[in-house]
Amino acid sequence: QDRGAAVAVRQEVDANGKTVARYIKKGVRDFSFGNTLGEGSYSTVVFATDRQTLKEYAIKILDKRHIIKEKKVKYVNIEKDTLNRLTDHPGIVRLYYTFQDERSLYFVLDLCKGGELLGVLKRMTTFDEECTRFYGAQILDTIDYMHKRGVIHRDLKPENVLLDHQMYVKITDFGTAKILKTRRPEESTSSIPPIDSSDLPEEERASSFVGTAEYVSPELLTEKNACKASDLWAFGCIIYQLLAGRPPFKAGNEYQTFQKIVQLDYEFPIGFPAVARDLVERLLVLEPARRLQIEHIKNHEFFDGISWGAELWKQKAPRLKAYV
Ligand SMILES: C[C@@H](Nc1nc2c(c3cc(-c4cn[nH]c4)ccc13)C(=O)N=C/C2=C\CC1CC1)C(C)(C)C
Repeated sequence: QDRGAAVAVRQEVDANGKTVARYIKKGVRDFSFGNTLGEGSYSTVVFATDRQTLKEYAIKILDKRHIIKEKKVKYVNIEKDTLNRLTDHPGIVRLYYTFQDERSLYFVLDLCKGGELLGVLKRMTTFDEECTRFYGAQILDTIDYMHKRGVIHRDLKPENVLLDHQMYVKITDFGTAKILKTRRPEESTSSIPPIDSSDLPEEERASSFVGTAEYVSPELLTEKNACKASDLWAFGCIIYQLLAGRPPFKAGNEYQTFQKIVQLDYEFPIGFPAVARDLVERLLVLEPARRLQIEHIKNHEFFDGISWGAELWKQKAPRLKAYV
């Protein structure tokens, strides 16, 4: 029986008249399922409505046999642990409950009616600077939150950036995330700047190959190690792609794409905005420790006008316009 958090409590009177709390777990029968929203490699995400509250959710359904056969149990647990750890930020897809039946595992999550950022970008071909600035800022604010909680995403890409009903960013797909070991307690005071994992000893850095070819960082290809700066490499690729309409490193096959990455072989299309170009050039740096860190990115001229923090998640999302 899945020991996921009990989600409701009902007062009941037991045999000898004592009032007891009865913990109720949600199950498949509590939801009515609708269309498939997306297909992952080991999962299907389906629209669902809670029969009691009529609230709408996305439910990720994983076939247990398939996961065991494909040895993906580790990834399922990493995703659940990561989502349970990243619970109070608007830019992270929220996990409400988990339950299972004999065949499947179910993750009940935020419904993101805007779908995948990649789909929106394809329909627009490109984003203009204002849209790139807004979506870049929400993505960066969310990466900052993840990193401060010791989580590296490791597979950031436009497909994993979803949009909710307000067209706000919701980052998802944490199956390949890495949870860094928590720091020794005496170093947890805020006076000491957060350790960037790139200056941690080898064994404290993430160490297993993941990622999608076009967004994989050079250090993952050469040393098999991802660090927080790897997410900022992917961030640089996303900023480039929003304005250019294509990722900076793309070749005929994965191997050729990897070659372009380790050789830093990419160029900017004519007309690519100069300030954005400066930012991308400071992110797509082969040496992780020399890549811009989050505080510097926030202060970069490209993000002039962005008020970081709560305001960023209150203002209206800009109307989507293409960069012409
Ligand atoms: C990237 C992902 N695609 C999607 N994942 C999620 C969606 C989602 C929604 C639409 C959509 C909504 N309206 N129209 C399209 C299209 C694709 C979606 C959602 O609403 N809530 C949570 C999701 C995922 C959370 C889970 C990973 C923890 C893949 C392709 C892997 C299934």
